[in-house]
Formats: sequence, structure tokens, C-alpha cells
Amino acid sequence: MDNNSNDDFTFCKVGLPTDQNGVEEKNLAADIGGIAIKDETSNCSDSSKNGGFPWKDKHPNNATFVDQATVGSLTFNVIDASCLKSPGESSRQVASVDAGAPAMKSEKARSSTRKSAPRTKVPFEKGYSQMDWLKLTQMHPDLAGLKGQSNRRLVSMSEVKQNQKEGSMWTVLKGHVYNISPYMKFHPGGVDMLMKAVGKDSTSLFNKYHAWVNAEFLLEKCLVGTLDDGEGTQTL
Ligand code: HEM
Repeated sequence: MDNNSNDDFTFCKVGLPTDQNGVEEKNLAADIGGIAIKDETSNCSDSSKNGGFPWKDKHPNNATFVDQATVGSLTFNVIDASCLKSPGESSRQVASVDAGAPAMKSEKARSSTRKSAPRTKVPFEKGYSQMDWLKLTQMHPDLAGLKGQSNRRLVSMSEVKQNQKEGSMWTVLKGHVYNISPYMKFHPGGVDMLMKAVGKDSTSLFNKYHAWVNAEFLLEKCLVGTLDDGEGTQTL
């Protein structure tokens, strides 16, 4: 066999990269695929460290932007949080990440899309999750309490008001009349909240808290009828 052939492998130790003095560089964690998160601290009042971008000068929480980098759809903002004013905040650098949006858009965009109503989801009791509700709607033969009556009938508002007792709690939602009594304990916003809907048109309350919820689907089996705006009661 020819010893000078390409079968001759040489193994060598691969060490950490070194600087020009041959000293191994230890601070590698901050360098990821071309992004260098600079470990520079900035003076809180020094706006010359904004990389020439005046809008990167201040973070809304009074921290100073140090660097910005982008990988694919992710934008990193590295800020010096040492100027944070709240008492519990310690001096640190923070990297905030925004997916698919320019960094400066994020804070304002998120706050402007927030609902005015407070989010107060209650933990559900065992056996009362939304999945349990879906199972119940598939198994129960008469959740609306129709007792054989058609749910394709017009229902007056005065009839809705009369149905406010255990087992028969009616509400109007987007022109449909539902018996929400069986859904009470399954409501993620709690029984007390849903009780506000009983005996009245709850469309505006519903939209205030969660216009995105598909009530037509969730309450399909609780449908009693259609609201009669003309206050008559007849079969469709
Ligand atoms: C009438 C039919 C209603 C149905 C089918 C319904 C359904 C739901 C659903 C599915 C959620 C979970 C939403 C989510 O996870 O994003 C929810 C949450 C909630 N609901 Fe309702 N809801 C109804 C009526 C109401 C009414 C009338 C009120 C207020 C008076 C209300 C107040 C709330 C609240 C405060 C939450 C918690 C919001 C959150 O933090 O996510 N709901 N509801």
C-alpha cells in the first residue's frame, strides 16, 4: 500500500479560538451565528450609544438600547436595564425578542390590541373543562330542555325574562335564544359572570369580554329558539 496516499489521516486537538496573543477566548455564549450580543454597558444619560439611531435611544421602561440584531423573523433588542427605576429591578442586560415584527412596533402594537375588559379566567372544577363540555354536548339528548319542542321557533323577550331558574336560564345572544343553565359551571369566566347574562340580551356583554368566542358552536345544543323582535311567539 502506498503510504503517501490520501488514506493517511492526521488527528489534531481542536481547541477554543484564540486571540492574537494565543489566549483562548472564553466569552463564546454571546456569539450565535453571526449575532454578537455586545457586553457593553451604557451610561443612562449618554445618547451617543444608540448606534446612530435616535429612536433606539430609550426603552419604554427607561432602559437604554445597546444593540439590535435580526435572525430570520426574530429581532433582538439588547438593552441595558441598569437604569430601570422600579425598586425591585436589579442592574442587568435584557434581550427582548419579537417574532415577525420590527422591534419598536411591538410594545405599542400589543397594548393597542388589548381589550379594555380585564381578563379574569377562573380555574375550572374537575370535570368542567371545555373538553368535558364538548363531550356532554355530544352525549346529552336535551341540553336546551326543549322536551320535544322545536328550537326553530320565535321566542319573545318576555319569555326570556321568565326563564331564570335552575335548569332553565335563558339568554339572548346575537338574535338566538339559549338555555345557558347547563353551561354555567363550564364557563371559563366563572358562574358569576355568566349569571349576568340570564334573562336578558347578553350580546354586548359577551362582545365586551370575548367577541372571538364561537358561542354558536359552543351553545349549539342549548338553542331554544330565535328572538322575536316583534314580541310575538310563533313556530317558524
Ligand atoms: C353567553 C354565552 C357565553 C359563552 C358561550 C362564553 C364562553 C366563554 C369562553 C369559551 C371563554 C374562554 C375564552 C378564552 O379562553 O379566550 C370565556 C371567558 C370569559 N367569559 Fe364568557 N361566555 C359567555 C358569556 C359571558 C358573559 C355574559 C360574560 C360577562 C358578563 C362573560 C365573561 C367572561 C370572562 C370574564 C371570561 C374570562 C376572560 C379571559 O380572561 O379569558 N362571558 N367565556
